[in-house]
This record gives sequence, C-alpha cells and structure tokens, in this order.
Amino acid sequence: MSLPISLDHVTHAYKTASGPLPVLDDLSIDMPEGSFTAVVGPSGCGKSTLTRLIAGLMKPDEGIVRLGGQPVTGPRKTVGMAFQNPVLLEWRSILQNVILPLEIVGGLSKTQREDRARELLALVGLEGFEDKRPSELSGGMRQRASLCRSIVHRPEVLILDEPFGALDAFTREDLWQTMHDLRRAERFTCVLITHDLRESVFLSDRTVVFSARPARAQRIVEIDLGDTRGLDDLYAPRAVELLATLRREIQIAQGREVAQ
Ligand SMILES: Nc1ncnc2c1ncn2[C@@H]1O[C@H](COP(=O)(O)OP(=O)(O)OP(=O)(O)O)[C@@H](O)[C@H]1O
Repeated sequence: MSLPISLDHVTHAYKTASGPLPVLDDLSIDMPEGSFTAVVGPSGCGKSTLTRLIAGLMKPDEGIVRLGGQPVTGPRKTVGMAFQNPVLLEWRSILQNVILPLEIVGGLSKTQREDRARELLALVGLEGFEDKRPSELSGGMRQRASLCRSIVHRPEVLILDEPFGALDAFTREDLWQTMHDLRRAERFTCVLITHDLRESVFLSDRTVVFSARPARAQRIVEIDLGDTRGLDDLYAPRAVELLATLRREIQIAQGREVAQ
C-alpha cells in the first residue's frame, strides 16, 4: 500500500554557529498516493533536507509533513531510501543484503524473504548474482541491488536521493529504465532528488523546481508523458519541450539571465 505525502507550509532553518540558516521556506506540496515526484534545484538549496523531513529524521521548525494524512513524528520502517552511495554490507551476499529490511520489519518466513528478494533481483537483471559479495559487482549492479533493498519490504514511500548520480551516463540511463519498470511493477509513492533534468523528465509524474535557498516551490511541472516510458521517449518533442521548461526554471532559480 502506498501513501500520499503532503507538506503543509513547511519552513525550516538549521542552527549554525553563525546563526540560523533558513533552508526551506513555506513549502506546500501534495504528492498523491502512488505518484512519482522529482525535486530539482540549485546546489545546496535544501533538497536533501526535504527528504530528511519526509523520512522523519528531522522535524520542521514550522508546518506539518504528513504521510497518509498522519503527521510524521519520527522514522518509520515503511519508508524505503536509496542514496548515491549504495552502502551494501560486504560481509553479506547480494541476496542477504537485499533481505536485510525484511529481517528488520519481520513477519515473513526465511523462504518467503528469500523468494521476495530473488524475485526483485531477477526483475533488475541480477539473477545469478545472488551469492556474490558487493565488491564482486560493478557500480551499476550494486546500485541495482540497492534499489531492490530499498523496496523489498514494500515501502509505502520511497525516497531516492541522487541514487544514479555517481554512475556513468550509459549505466545511469539503464538504471532509469530499471527504476521505471520497478515502479510499474510495485506501486509506491516516490520522491526523487536529482540534478539531472532528463532523469526527472523520464521518471517523474511531476517535477518540482526549488528556488535557491531558502527553497520555495518555484514551479511544479506536470510530466505528461504517459505511464509506460522507454528511453527513446526522451527525444520526443513533448519531452524536449518539458526539458526546456525545466532548464529555464533552473536558470531562474540560479538567478541567471534567461535567453529569450
Ligand atoms: N545539519 C546541518 N546543519 C547545518 N547546516 C546544514 C545541515 N545540513 C545541511 N545544511 C546546509 O543546509 C543547506 C541545504 O542542504 P541540503 O543538503 O538540504 O541541500 P541540497 O539541495 O540537497 O544540496 P545539494 O544539491 O548540494 O545536494 C546547505 O547549505 C547545507 O550546507
């Protein structure tokens, strides 16, 4: 079951030695159940801070973050996360790494846990690699395993903080397709933080452009490219138009002059 996420007038500042550092400014965003929202914006504007608030790792100074209508008061087991660095445990096999969240959440037998992890690994093309150690896999394969681990326990919400950022361009595009296919197979509400506008257009239903810090939702762009996407779709006129819109918005957020 996936849950809607809502941000209701969320404002936050970090306390630093030189005084408060305002990071988020009156953010109100609704992310419907099962939707995929990408967040793009200038470096350091507050994107990761948003993920920490949704994950319940921090509380905002003002406003409310809700999952399924309930205020977030702390971390939840039913939120999945994946980051740029996969942090797989070297002393466990790939299969055992993917199973880890199921061990934490509990409720399934050993066989059920293994079946579920094997099913996901097959879905992302890692069949036959279950017994390998993380260091025996390429960076792209490790990130595939990490994606499986982030959704193995059927999270209500999946938070992706630049999970493809460290990969080479070709591997990254392969992973976009994998992520898209995973998302069609397993419905969860997803928030993706990225610096890559093509990634946001390929994967999301809507992309929120943050302003420079403190971040406001400067523009929300609906990505109306349909539910089933392939990488070639990125070259279709509508995708190119959406990319141009996002690029213009980022330039505005960065305070750069926009060429007409
Ligand atoms: N715990 C903290 N204490 C103080 N300042 C922080 C803390 N965490 C982040 N910051 C600062 O808050 C601002 C926003 O950080 P955040 O990581 O949310 O930005 P971001 O948009 O994800 O950055 P990037 O695009 O570079 O990944 C940055 O200036 C950062 O240095």
